[in-house]
Amino acid sequence: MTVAPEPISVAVFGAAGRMGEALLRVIRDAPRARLAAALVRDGSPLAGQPVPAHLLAGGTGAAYAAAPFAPAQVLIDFAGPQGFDAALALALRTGTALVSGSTGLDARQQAALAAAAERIPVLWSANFSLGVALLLHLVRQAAAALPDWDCEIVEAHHRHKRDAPSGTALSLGHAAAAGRGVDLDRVATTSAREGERRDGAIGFAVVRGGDVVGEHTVAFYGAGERVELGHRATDRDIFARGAVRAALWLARRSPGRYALQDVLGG
Ligand SMILES: NC(=O)C1=CN([C@@H]2O[C@H](COP(=O)(O)OP(=O)(O)OC[C@H]3O[C@@H](n4cnc5c(N)ncnc54)[C@H](OP(=O)(O)O)[C@@H]3O)[C@@H](O)[C@H]2O)C=CC1
Ligand SMILES: O=C(O)C1=N[C@H](C(=O)O)C[C@H](O)C1
Repeated sequence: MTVAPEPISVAVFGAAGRMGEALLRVIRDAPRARLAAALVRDGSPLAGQPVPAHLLAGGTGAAYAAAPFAPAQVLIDFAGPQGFDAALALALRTGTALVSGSTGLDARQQAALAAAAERIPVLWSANFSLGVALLLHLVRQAAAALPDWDCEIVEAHHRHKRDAPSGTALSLGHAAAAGRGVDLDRVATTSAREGERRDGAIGFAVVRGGDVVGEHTVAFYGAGERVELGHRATDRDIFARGAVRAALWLARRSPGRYALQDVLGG
């Protein structure tokens, strides 16, 4: 007789947000995962309120909670840059593996994430969809194959998004720069540029409106022709599914810094 393994306990940080809700839905439907805590900010009026029953597996109940939280094997953070410091501190204090999809992190926060990897398993990605994981490879290849073509990255998101350009657009920019063997910080430019386009520049343009889930286009402009590579997300659950898959994988790892590619390839 084979015994099914115990589900992995997962806590969600930023549980009442757009992504938080998608994560609870995905955890509800994942046989290998069990919700350990639905965490909201300290002082949130939601703390202590029941999580809506439709976001929970049948027969289970849970209330939103502020940290400290019941032990979990992995913490998933989608609280954005405003909540990221608290999520990281909580993971470190409790020795919990951390998956983070928070974008718009500043240099200090990125350095803190890197340092945390010496003590806990850490996996951050600007985009947890399978499609964008593939797009990153394609963009790197195209940028290498078309070194003299003008590369422009255009992203569109819903009107509530705070950071710009999106984390995904920046990751795509890094992929294009890596394909050309250059440092993105030296060649990045925005649509607000003045004067003629610089040779070798990688441009970013941003659109915000309505309820767009997430769209990214990377265009390479040559003389008389253009190559466009892109991705359109129409459902936030794709990000949540990728993050939960990464969490189940990360829960069993040693301390260190991991990437979504490690999960998909391993
Ligand atoms: N990597 C990926 O695949 C994806 C990444 N994202 C990123 O995820 C982040 C969140 O996006 P989204 O869900 O749309 O944003 P929301 O604003 O809907 O959700 C963020 C949630 O985090 C909570 N929060 C903020 N600060 C804290 C804190 N200190 N402690 C606990 N909770 C806190 C907010 O609570 P309150 O309302 O009380 O402030 C809110 O409920 C963004 O950075 C976004 O770019 C989004 C989609 C996919
Ligand atoms: O804020 C969002 O919604 C999204 N943010 C991520 C980003 O900044 O790239 C990923 C996705 O595009 C949705």
